[in-house]
Amino acid sequence: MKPALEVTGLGVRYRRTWALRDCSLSVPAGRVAALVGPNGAGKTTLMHAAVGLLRPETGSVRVAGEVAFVAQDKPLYDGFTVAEMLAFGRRLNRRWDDGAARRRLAGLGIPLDRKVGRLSGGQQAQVAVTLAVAACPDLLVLDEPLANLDPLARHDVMRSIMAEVAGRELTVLLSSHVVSDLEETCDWLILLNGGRLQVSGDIEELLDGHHVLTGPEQASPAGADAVSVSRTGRQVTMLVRGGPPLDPRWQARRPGLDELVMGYLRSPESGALPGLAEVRA
Ligand SMILES: Nc1ncnc2c1ncn2[C@@H]1O[C@H](COP(=O)(O)OP(=O)(O)OP(=O)(O)O)[C@@H](O)[C@H]1O
Repeated sequence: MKPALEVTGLGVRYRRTWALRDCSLSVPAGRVAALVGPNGAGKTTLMHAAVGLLRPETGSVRVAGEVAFVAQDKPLYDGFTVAEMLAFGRRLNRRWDDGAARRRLAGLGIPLDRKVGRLSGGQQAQVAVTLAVAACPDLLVLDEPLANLDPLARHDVMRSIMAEVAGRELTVLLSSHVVSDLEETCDWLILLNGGRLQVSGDIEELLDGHHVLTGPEQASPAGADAVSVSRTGRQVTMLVRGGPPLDPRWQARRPGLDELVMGYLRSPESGALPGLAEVRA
């Protein structure tokens, strides 16, 4: 199956500063991909390149089908009612499912006659997602859709995105700083750090392919492929690629998504990047 998003050798720079360098990744169709990384890592830049908002300096980006984008600062007009925003979207988009958008808003209890500026942050995020989904995209790109939302609203927005993915063939790329928000929903991880791609792959495979080892301070697990090491008192905790060591002094367990992400962020020179040919649908 053709990937929904294919990025090859992507490099983007703003004047003299490279925001992204040599970035190659591929997201299979139907996946919900989490794009994570510290401030300034290049997440927004990658998204802008994916939706064609900027021209790369090197490499290329290919999207299979139509793409819809919700920018970080939610492109809504405060003085418009929700119904007027729908009318605006209908006029701007070739493919537009007005019925689905109205049903979605009704299901969320968002009144059509309410001015957007009078909606809560969570409702505004839901309207922005509804407008993007109504355009019937093949790839939905969301730049920090959960920013400034309380935990309940974050959960509701993620659940509503999941409902869209379950309903039809849709691929989602969404950025967030809160990894715990992504664990339930996302099945693909893309980690950027300092403009470089560090991790890209299926989340279950990545978690299966790593272990967290805990052991005594002086010991060093023979043959372990360490991603990062941290010390607390007399204990050493390591994130390693591959299976657990045979040495009985080390306790091994499967990492959580947050531990995997933190392990790589702590060690920007490490990477877990399958070759593009290995990406499976
Ligand atoms: N318009 C611009 N002009 C100059 N430099 C820019 C511009 N936009 C981004 N940059 C720089 O490019 C790098 C990547 O920025 P980008 O916004 O893509 O990061 P990000 O991962 O989305 O960050 P955040 O999590 O803070 O939103 C940063 O060093 C940033 O300062």
